[in-house]
Amino acid sequence: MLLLTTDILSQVITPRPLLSHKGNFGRVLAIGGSLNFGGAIIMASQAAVYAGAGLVSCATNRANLSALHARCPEVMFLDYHDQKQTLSAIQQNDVIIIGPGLDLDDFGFELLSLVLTYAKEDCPVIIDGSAITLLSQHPFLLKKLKNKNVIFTPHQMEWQRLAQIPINQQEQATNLIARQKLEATVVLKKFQTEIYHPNNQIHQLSIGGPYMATGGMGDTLTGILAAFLAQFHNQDSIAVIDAAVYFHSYVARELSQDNYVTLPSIICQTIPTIMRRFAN
Ligand SMILES: NC(=O)C1=CN([C@@H]2O[C@H](COP(=O)(O)OP(=O)(O)OC[C@H]3O[C@@H](n4cnc5c(N)ncnc54)[C@H](O)[C@@H]3O)[C@@H](O)[C@H]2O)[C@@H](O)CC1
Ligand SMILES: Nc1ncnc2c1ncn2[C@@H]1O[C@H](COP(=O)(O)OP(=O)(O)O)[C@@H](O)[C@H]1O
Ligand SMILES: [Mg+2]
Repeated sequence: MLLLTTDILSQVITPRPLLSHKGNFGRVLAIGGSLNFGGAIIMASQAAVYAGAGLVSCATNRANLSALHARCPEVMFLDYHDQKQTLSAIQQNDVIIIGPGLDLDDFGFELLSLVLTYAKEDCPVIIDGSAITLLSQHPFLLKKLKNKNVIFTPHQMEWQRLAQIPINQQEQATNLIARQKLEATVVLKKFQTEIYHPNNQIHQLSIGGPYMATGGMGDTLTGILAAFLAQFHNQDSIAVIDAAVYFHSYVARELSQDNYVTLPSIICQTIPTIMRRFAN
């Protein structure tokens, strides 16, 4: 097991070439945000913009449109009930997030199946939140993961549902077996988050703390993870995933010096400044 340090941030967050344009920094599609949970996909989308993705689209309930653009006009909207638009977005983007605030009904199931069927083989698909819960309720969908590039980002209760391992039995050896069966990367979010990579390496955070225990914190991680995978696409994906997960807790820890809780929205605003610090 490897304990990550800030070295991974200096390694991955590199200065940008002068000759570049937004297309060089990747396109992220975030799918989710039912009527009650619009904030989740807005936080994920905004974090993807602030963490450096070239273009970010948000496929969500149209009820979220004005809130999304009031919050973050950089994000492009598409109506996730428009299957034609959503399908073409799934095929055209470089990294997909599905799950933050996704509907836990037949419609959410349909969207998840669409992503698992049509996402390109080399397109990282970050499966989070309600998409993990949906997969646990429809395990036959797991066979669609074959030959896909999937990264699960469960908290311990979502992992219990997906891997069928009770929270108090989520030891590294059992988690490793479950990851192998899923043939995916697993970011198990908790105190001292663990990252289970496809080569069966386990990397762990020694940073992060209870000041992060606010709704939206995991949604925000998906946006950072997607943006890092989209823009640092020429780097080893293990290092890029490690850097994104470490960076998310690193920003929170910085803010925790003066804040009792480090809110996802404030973390998001702070992302560009901290990235600059490491890009020398
Ligand atoms: N502002 C928003 O729109 C928010 C939307 N969210 C979305 O809400 C949906 C449900 O996600 P939730 O995680 O809230 O609900 P879940 O039902 O998936 O899991 C949370 C439940 O699990 C229990 N639990 C026990 N041990 C836990 C552990 N170690 N870590 C986490 N939970 C533990 C909690 O007490 C809680 O009852 C997801 O799609 C998520 O993205 C949440 O991210 C919260 C904020
Ligand atoms: N006590 C803690 N110590 C360290 N990290 C924590 C702690 N509590 C929560 N977190 C972090 O906060 C995030 C919570 O994710 P999640 O539960 O999915 O949030 P969301 O409400 O956005 O779904 C994870 O990254 C987790 O590691
Ligand atoms: Mg979550």
